[in-house]
Amino acid sequence: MTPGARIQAAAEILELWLDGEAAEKALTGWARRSRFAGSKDRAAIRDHVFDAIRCKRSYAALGGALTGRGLMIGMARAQQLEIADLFSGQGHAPDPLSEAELVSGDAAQGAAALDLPDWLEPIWRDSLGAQAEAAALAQQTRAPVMLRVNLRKSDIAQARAALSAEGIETHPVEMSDTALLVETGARKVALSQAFQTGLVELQDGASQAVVDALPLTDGLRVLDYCAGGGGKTLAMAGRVDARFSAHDINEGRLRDLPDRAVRAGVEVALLPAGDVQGDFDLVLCDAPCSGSGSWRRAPDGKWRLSAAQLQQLTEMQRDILDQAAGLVAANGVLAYATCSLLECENGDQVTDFLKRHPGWTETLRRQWLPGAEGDGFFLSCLTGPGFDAIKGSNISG
Ligand SMILES: C[S@@+](CC[C@H](N)C(=O)[O-])C[C@H]1O[C@@H](n2cnc3c(N)ncnc32)[C@H](O)[C@@H]1O
Repeated sequence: MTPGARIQAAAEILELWLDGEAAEKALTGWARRSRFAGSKDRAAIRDHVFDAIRCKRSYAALGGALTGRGLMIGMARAQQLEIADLFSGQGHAPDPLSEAELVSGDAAQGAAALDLPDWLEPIWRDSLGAQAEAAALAQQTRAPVMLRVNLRKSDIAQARAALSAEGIETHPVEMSDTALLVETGARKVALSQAFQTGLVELQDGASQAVVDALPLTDGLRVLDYCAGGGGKTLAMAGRVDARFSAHDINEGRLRDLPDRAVRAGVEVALLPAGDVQGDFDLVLCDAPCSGSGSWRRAPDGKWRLSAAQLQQLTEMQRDILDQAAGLVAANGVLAYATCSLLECENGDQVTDFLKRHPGWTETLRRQWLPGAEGDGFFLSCLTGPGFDAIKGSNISG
């Protein structure tokens, strides 16, 4: 496909997305109908589509219309592409710009320039203060591809060498001592031997940093209460010899965890949904949230989130914290994490929890903003009234 034909395909997929179809579904449907497209075409079209979703408002303003075509014109202007070459009308390329389109389009202002929904902008600003604009602008960019080195099977140097032998170049980052940023060969990772044999997993740098900050030691009974695909369970198990249990209200989300655990060389017990009992030394609640810290990876979420859904999420988070608190041993730790940047899902949840649970204390709080090495994340560690004061230590901001 020519670069122009890829733009035309992306514009058509974006029309479906604007009509309410999920981006992944629209992309898959297009690929099925377009067997002529090669893997490089599909990858380029995917990049155009996701760039446009991340920057929906600013591209629509620059392109002069909130349509698939308008978004592609906006993208071409924002990325300073050769519009006349791309919109040539030749072959399968889009038609040349009309007189009206040639003079349409302005730089976005206000919330549109930050690619935030209007209703969210004040909440975003209140939550992030001086960092609000930088955090929003970071969500307009593509996320880095990051790997976690499985310390049970490898170390950074070995893993880098194994990946490099398969054409995947990486470099270590500061955010976590298990994290590698993929420089080249990202599309080869999933089929590489290094991945298939469990030397590395795909995992964002901030997710790894959250696990690094947990009070993990050998022998602990650890419960990943909202385990999902088990990314954090496996990251914890890569660090220490503890007894790991994973739970999720949606058991289907745990489906891949047994195979992933085998590949990683670790043991994880799966607990039945909604029926967890026992005392755990560490209960991690990586709670369902707006995902606002990782919207550059899943930008659909930014536009689909509503104020009512945000309210529902905060109620869910409160209930999860209350349920999980009952599973923490007297000397144990409740770790609350979200990939959100919004205070109502983070600090406010902790404040409200401490009000509802007298005797509990916050022993650690960290906030990561989206950046070159990882997504936005929040972590708070809480201990109950029976906690041995010697164990609780620093609160870092
Ligand atoms: C942010 S995801 C977890 C991601 C996972 N920890 C990882 O690193 O891959 C949140 C998970 O919480 C689960 N969940 C939602 N409500 C829950 C509840 N009341 N109890 C336990 N899990 C819940 C969801 O099904 C979802 O899988």
